[in-house]
Amino acid sequence: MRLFDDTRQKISFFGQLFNLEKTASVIEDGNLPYPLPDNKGGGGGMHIELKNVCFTYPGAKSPKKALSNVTFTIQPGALVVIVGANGSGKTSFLKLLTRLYNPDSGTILIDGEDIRKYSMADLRQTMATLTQDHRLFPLSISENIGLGFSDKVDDEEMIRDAAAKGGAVQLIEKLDEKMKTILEPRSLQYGNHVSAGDGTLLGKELHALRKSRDVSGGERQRLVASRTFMRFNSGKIKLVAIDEPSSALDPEGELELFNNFLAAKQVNGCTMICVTHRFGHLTKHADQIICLKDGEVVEMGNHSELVALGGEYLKMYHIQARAFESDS
Ligand SMILES: Nc1ncnc2c1ncn2[C@@H]1O[C@H](COP(=O)(O)OP(=O)(O)OP(=O)(O)O)[C@@H](O)[C@H]1O
Repeated sequence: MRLFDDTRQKISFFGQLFNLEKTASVIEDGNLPYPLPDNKGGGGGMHIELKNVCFTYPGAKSPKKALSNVTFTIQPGALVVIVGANGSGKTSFLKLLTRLYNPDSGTILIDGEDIRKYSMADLRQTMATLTQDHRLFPLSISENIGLGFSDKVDDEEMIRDAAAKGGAVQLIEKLDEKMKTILEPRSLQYGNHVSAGDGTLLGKELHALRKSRDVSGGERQRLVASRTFMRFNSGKIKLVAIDEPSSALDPEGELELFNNFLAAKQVNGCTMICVTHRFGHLTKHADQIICLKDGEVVEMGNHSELVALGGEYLKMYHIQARAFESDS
């Protein structure tokens, strides 16, 4: 038995798996198309409004809310940086926005409509996300990047451009088979999906996997970032959401990555939300900084406004700016 007859089938299989990771089964889908035909309030970017949003994880051991009465508005095309200590609710906000969960109470409006009304597939097609989940598949490097926009998985030039923006060119050049290098499945979360039912690896898959390669944590981040850049080619992206993507990158690599995202945002006009602990270089560009503490918004404004407040943000800014300097 062959699991995959051709590359196209393989891409389709892993493409579905790639999208599956974003799907939580308990979330009810909506049927409103997104973007709305009149794109009201949207422009090139997504308009996001949270009104008194409260959220606790299903089955959470602590009664403490992950988000508590969170209210703010993000304008289309804005660059927003979310800051806050560990456990303050930054990632939880992104999980609600990508519809992995529903709020317990309160409302999230996207371009003026309740997020729950929209078709999830439509909504997610307009989002490019880069999270701490650096998932790769036992495919070639080229295919792993191409999955970001699977219609163009054969477009070498587009993939090379995405790899450049994700900072992956050097690591690819190091490999004998460059873009065609098959990634090592044993260390990949979905490696078992290329096994046949009897547990053996067959035919072409086996041959390819014998020649496969693993990559380091930082290299993995660069490849996943390249896949996110590939998504921009769909022309549908209205929101890019980045959640602490650069923990294994050196400061130079991190700065380059953010600059490339900023450049893509500028061309595309999308809204950009960044969650990061190392935000010194980002906040000067930010239209809005949202400072969370224990699930609540404690401060909001641009960098100079929050510095002038002399509160929570300023305290964190000094701490992490020092850490960032000592890294470099
Ligand atoms: N899957 C989960 N189940 C139960 N509780 C969770 C889960 N994920 C997060 N929490 C809790 O929700 C709260 C907010 O967590 P969240 O991950 O949003 O914080 P964060 O600001 O992103 O933190 P970090 O900076 O450490 O990534 C924390 O109290 C956390 O312990």
